[in-house]
Amino acid sequence: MGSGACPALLHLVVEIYLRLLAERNTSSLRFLLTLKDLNLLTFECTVLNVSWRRAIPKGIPPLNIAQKQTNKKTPCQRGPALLERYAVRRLPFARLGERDVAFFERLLPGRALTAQEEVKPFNVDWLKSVRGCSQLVLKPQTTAEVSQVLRYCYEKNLAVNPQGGNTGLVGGSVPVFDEIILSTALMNQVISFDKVSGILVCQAGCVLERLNEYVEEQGFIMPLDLGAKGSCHIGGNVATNAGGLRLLRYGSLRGTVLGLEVVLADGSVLDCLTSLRKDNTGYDLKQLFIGSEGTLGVITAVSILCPQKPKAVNVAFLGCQSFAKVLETFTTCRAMLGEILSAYEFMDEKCMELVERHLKLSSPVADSPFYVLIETSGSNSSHDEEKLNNFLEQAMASGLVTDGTVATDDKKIKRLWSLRERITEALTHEGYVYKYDISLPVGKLYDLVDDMRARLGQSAKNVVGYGHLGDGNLHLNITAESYSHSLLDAIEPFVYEWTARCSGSISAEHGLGFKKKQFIQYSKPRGAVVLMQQFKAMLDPKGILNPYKTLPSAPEWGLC
Ligand SMILES: O=C(O)CC[C@@H](O)C(=O)O
Ligand SMILES: [Zn+2]
Repeated sequence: MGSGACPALLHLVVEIYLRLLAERNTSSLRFLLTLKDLNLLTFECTVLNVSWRRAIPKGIPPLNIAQKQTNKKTPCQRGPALLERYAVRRLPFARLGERDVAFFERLLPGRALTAQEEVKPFNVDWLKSVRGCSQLVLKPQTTAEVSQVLRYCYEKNLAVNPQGGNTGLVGGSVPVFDEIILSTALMNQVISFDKVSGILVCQAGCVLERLNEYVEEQGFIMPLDLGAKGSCHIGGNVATNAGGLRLLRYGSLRGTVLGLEVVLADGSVLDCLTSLRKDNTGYDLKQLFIGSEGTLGVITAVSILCPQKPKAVNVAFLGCQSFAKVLETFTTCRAMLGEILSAYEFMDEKCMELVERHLKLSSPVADSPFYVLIETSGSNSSHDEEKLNNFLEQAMASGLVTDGTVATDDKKIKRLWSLRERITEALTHEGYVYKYDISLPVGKLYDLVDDMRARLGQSAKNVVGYGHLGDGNLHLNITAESYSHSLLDAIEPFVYEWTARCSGSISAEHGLGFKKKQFIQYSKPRGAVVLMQQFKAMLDPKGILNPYKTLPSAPEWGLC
């Protein structure tokens, strides 16, 4: 053992011992197991049910000591830090037993995964920032199978983590403890497509990009598009009410989803899978499930309205000298492009620097403090090009824009879009990323980035701002070499207080998941949260569906 490792190991031993003592739940067997394999730390500690915040004495480093010792970045080092931060305890669900596994193996032959290597990727989120310790992944193919799984889990009080493409950014799609993972990966069939109305009905596990290709062949497109389209599932998109890059033009899923089929916690099937544009018969129940992040039911099928594939698409990529100019360019382009405007995205110079450095993409325009991506979608290319050119002439002449390029062919359009779409990916190369997805009055969008940058100074590596300016949605991302409590303390609750002062939303499109649920009060009044708790209690009385997510768990929130 190298000389540097001894104090680190000692700290680890002391820390775990103190935690176990604090819990009065000492098990020497578990203790030894934990020490044997540092990578299993998350698993062991979460199973032990430790209330970390209470147990960690000041001055003793948290579990990222494992990182220091192995000098290797593993996802598990971040799990305990989050559990500590949110003081989450395992709820008294049943633990998975051999009989349960045998039941699921009979129900889903070859589709009940228990081998550690097979289960592992389902336990970790895409960002590798949270990790659960589920021992079972179920892959049903039909609604009837989902229903049987949930009926059994409900009866046996087994917690369930519904999972789509696992591309979420708030820790909502992976288990926190040992919840059974219910994956929609094999529910990937198109049920019907009506070429006259453009209404698509499909199973929840269809991958967004595959669906887009499917409807494109028939002259339509999906009403939403996002960077994760190659992996995300439509059911997951609906469950999180994903926004994405086309929202400015086609609106949110709350408008384009026409019907849903949902399996409730007790296994009963709620068939609201209608394909009607208009239906005012009673309450619109599907809205409850859109954006509920799998906490109220498991979405098994979706009916969705697809717009016509535009005949002409253009993309302009422009450089602006200030954020004020980005805003003025937006006002001008809205006025001049009107109905053909389909996206207005922005990014700052730091984002460009990172996509250039890490992804080897090159900027098509001269260095600028801000960049804007404008997309037009219409039915007449010469009409659209004329409008776009008039707008660009005016924007250049009035100094709103200092440099720019326009693309009309598919290949170049994709290249320009990837500069914006792949920022998330570029940021992951920088170390640990603190992510904030904020809705604000559009004029104030970048003030938060400036204020945060000034506040954090040298303690952060990068503070960047980009996002869906046309929707008033900022993605504020902060990076550091590794996760640190003190940096998080400098960011939160400052970022939420700042947002609340402007009557913004602390989650514009990513949901609350595990990481943001404790902050819901910054965007919703107490009465609204209590009503949400009541809906949850009514639809899922045992709380087995995606526990520890979306709704705050502290007792002061009443029902929980
Ligand atoms: O990584 C993020 O913070 C944003 C991801 C996504 O919503 C985007 O718009 O690119
Ligand atoms: Zn986004």
